[in-house]
Amino acid sequence: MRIGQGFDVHAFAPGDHLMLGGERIAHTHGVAAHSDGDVVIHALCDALLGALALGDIGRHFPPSDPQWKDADSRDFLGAVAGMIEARGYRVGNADITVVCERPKIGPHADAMRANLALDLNVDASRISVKATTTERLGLTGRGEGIAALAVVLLESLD
Ligand SMILES: Nc1ccn([C@@H]2O[C@H](COP(=O)(O)O)[C@@H](O)[C@H]2O)c(=O)n1
Ligand SMILES: C[C@@]1(CO)OP(=O)(O)OP(=O)(O)OC[C@H]1O
Repeated sequence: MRIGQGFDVHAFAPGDHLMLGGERIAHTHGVAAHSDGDVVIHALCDALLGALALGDIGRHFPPSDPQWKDADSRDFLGAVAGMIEARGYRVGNADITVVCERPKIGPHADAMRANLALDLNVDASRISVKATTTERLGLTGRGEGIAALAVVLLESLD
């Protein structure tokens, strides 16, 4: 078994929606990002890559590379899923926490779980998406941006 953790933050920017866990969620702002700015998937990819000691998302999909401009973050997750399988592992479980005052994540959590499970080729029961505010404190509390944390366990296929 191997464990990994990931964390990502994106600043809010002018826009009308967020991509979170592959879901398009209408919002008062978008985020500043090179890709679609999906903090849920970015934190999850970093946790998965960390579990395999393969570096981080920026190493595999550099923000300096125009190929990833406005990229669908689910493409990153699919590529990482391939790395996991190629090394003889599968996702045992993943637990993700989204940190923001708004939007409310609860109504979208199951749809995100379904997207992530599909991309990782596991049952949705292995994927958890939950959320917290920071009680109006700090960068997320002031509504300056959105953050996500992920912890994963990989199981050997042997
Ligand atoms: N963006 C968010 C933040 C929170 N939730 C849900 O509300 C519960 C209470 O949040 P606190 O930060 O006040 O503890 C939390 O446990 C989540 O269920 C949410 O859906 N979206
Ligand atoms: C996702 C990538 C893709 O270039 O860029 P961003 O969308 O800016 O996201 P971030 O988490 O800041 O950096 C990781 C990059 O790999």
